[in-house]
Amino acid sequence: AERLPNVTILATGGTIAGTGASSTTTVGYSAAKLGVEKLIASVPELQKVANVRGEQVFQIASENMNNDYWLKLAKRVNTLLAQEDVDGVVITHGTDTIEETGYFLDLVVKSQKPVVIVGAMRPATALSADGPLNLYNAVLIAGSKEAVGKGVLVALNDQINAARDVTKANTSSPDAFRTGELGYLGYVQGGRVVFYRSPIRKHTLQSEFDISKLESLPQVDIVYGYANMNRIALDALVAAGARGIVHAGVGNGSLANAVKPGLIEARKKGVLVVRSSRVGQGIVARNGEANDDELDFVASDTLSPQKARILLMLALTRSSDTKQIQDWFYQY
Ligand SMILES: NC(=O)C[C@H](N)C(=O)O
Repeated sequence: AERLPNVTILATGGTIAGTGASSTTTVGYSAAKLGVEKLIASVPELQKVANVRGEQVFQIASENMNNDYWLKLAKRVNTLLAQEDVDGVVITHGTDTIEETGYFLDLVVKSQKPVVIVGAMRPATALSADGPLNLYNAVLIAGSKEAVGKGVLVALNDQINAARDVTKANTSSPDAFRTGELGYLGYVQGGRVVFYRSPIRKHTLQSEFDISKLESLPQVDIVYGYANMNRIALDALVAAGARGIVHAGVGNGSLANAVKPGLIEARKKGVLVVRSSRVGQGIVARNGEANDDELDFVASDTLSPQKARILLMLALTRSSDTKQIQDWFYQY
């Protein structure tokens, strides 16, 4: 018989580890309460499909995710995946920022082995809690040959998504995650892990970003576009020392006349400016709504503002050249 895969579950908190006052509490519960051993014990079926080990890396609601937690988590994932006795890693995580942690890891994990991030929309104490089956499916994916080399995966509700492209698209439904027009990579159904496509943007082993020697990441912030927008927040962020600004513009990354001079001034001070869009689908075109060549700005391609922020932080650890950084936005 084939041996069971060795899967390490790294727990970080979130609603999957949340508890509520009663079985009908699906809002107003407390996230990040149950430890990793409790999560594993709640799904005895795991023992039949993998040799699972658990580690509590930290215990937070994922709205509190930050760069320091990311560096700690990524280093731990890389250490584990370098071990011969680890076949894959599952990370339990809050859903609010699961897509950001996923993309960060997609850019800095140095292994082909599966990394699957999983969460839940309902706390562990709720009727029809989605965490246990989501965790079971995540362990199946992490132990599968099919998931090798696919980059970091975000898996909930039987759907498998590429970390680069997925976004939370519903505040509370268990069917909360969407990759939009680019589509899911696959499904888990009845214990079968099935893929239909593979991400082709650079990730994990092909990535040139390396956090192994980093203790911090450069400050990059986001300004959000809307009618009647002003430059107050932008100026405050630049004054506070931002090295990069992601502009989450309306439409195809358009810049309001009230804001554009602020971005130009920021760039002249050395701040890297990335034009992204609040729309959520489609490419932000270079030299479209703004002349990026002239302004020395970068266009975000299809990355959402929160994902563009991550790539820009990592890019700034290696370069401050706009052309190089634009190239990376086309490659990752
Ligand atoms: N469903 C969840 O996990 C939401 C929670 N606020 C978190 O991200 O930790």
